Amino acid sequence: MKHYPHHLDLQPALRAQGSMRLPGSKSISNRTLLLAALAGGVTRIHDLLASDDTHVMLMALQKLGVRWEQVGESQEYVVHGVDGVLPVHQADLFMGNAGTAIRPLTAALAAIGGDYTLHGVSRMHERPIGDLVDALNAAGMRIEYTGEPGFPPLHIRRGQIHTRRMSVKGNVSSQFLTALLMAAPLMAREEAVVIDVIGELISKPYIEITLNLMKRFGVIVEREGWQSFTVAAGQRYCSPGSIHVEGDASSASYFLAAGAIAGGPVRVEGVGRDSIQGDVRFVQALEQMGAAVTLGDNWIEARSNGMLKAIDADFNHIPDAAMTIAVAALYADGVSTLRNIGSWRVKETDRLSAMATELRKLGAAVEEGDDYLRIAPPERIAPAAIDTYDDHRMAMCFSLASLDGAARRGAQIRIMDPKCVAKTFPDYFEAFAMVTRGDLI
Ligand SMILES: O=C(O)C1=C[C@@H](OP(=O)(O)O)[C@@H](O)[C@H](O)C1
Ligand SMILES: C=C(OP(=O)(O)O)C(=O)O
Repeated sequence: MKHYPHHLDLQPALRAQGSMRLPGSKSISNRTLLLAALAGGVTRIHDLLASDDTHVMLMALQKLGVRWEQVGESQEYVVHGVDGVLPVHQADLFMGNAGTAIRPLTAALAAIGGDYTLHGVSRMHERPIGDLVDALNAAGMRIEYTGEPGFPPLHIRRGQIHTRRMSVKGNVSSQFLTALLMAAPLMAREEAVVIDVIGELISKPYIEITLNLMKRFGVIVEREGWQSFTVAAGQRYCSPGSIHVEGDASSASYFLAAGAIAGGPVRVEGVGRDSIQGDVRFVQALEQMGAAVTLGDNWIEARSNGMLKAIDADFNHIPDAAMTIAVAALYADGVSTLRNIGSWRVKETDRLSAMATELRKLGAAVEEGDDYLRIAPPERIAPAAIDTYDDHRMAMCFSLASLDGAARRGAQIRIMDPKCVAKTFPDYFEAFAMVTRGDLI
């Protein structure tokens, strides 16, 4: 168990420079674990993310009777797939605050059938899951709420599927569609499963990750744009043998932003131009802000090009990495607007409100809309103690405010409760120190 202090003081840093190796992608790790568990055959997973969210998935799979082994102390795991038949029919599963665990597992367990309860930390019980439960129950599954309707905890029982045409709303979280897609082959033994998306779908690139990984495990999804997805009858997941998890593109955003703000070059290793993660498109936003970015096969590098320019853009496709832009906006030459980020309100915390509150502590003038933020940078960044709301991304992105940029100086930043980074990046502050060390004032 890693030890974290109650708070962490980051001294202003003149320059960010160097390279770092990224931890594995959370989105790819948790999808791969579940698909490997459901598949026929044994899967060797390389560079799995080690963090709270993957721990939750690994422990849940273990409780469900899925055998897996870690190879020594490494991040290589061997998962023995159950070919769609879970050995354990009754389990109580702790899901922490991992959306990528509870949503896909709910759909898979409902489709397989059994007696399962799923619950998490208190914030998890405030994060919506009703659209997914509605879609599954309408098809004949039996999922009940044991607390507030529309939210975990959930009790899943054995249902009886009576229609394989399902519909799901896409405007709250794309993870609901991801969950149905991943569970679809379990329900398509004799008949195709069709999933229609009702209304607007948010966070679309995450669906590409889902489809890509399902394909690696042998299941092809036919689609009509973002409206309708079909899994033909008789497809089963089968192990690809071994699979490598790319570095996390959302985690990369903090280091690339550091390079763009404070000299650089900063290089992240483990993700590159052919990444399947939508969050690599974060670099386009950095470029729009005037940073110089180079993409290699398995690395990305960012450096400053003078003062950052303000940005006004739609960030619906990269909701996680967009938080990094909000803090980078402190260093821009004018007012920035981040649009179409309403989903921030139902994540680890209400991120629109938390971001506005903490940016104001640093001296920024912030307008918080229903689904947008407008950020006017301060003349000077003010030293502040940043509350992190048990949100890893709040802790990680606010570390950037300690950097000196071309336009303005970073301030002394106190990060409260830094242990929240363990959700996706337990060693974040060590890695951040590596690219800023030696330049402390
Ligand atoms: O499918 C995924 O891996 C994710 C989808 C996104 O959530 P929403 O679809 O709820 O925006 C993202 O914010 C989350 O961190 C990971
Ligand atoms: C929204 C996030 O997580 P989750 O997978 O729990 O939705 C996130 O990591 O920013």
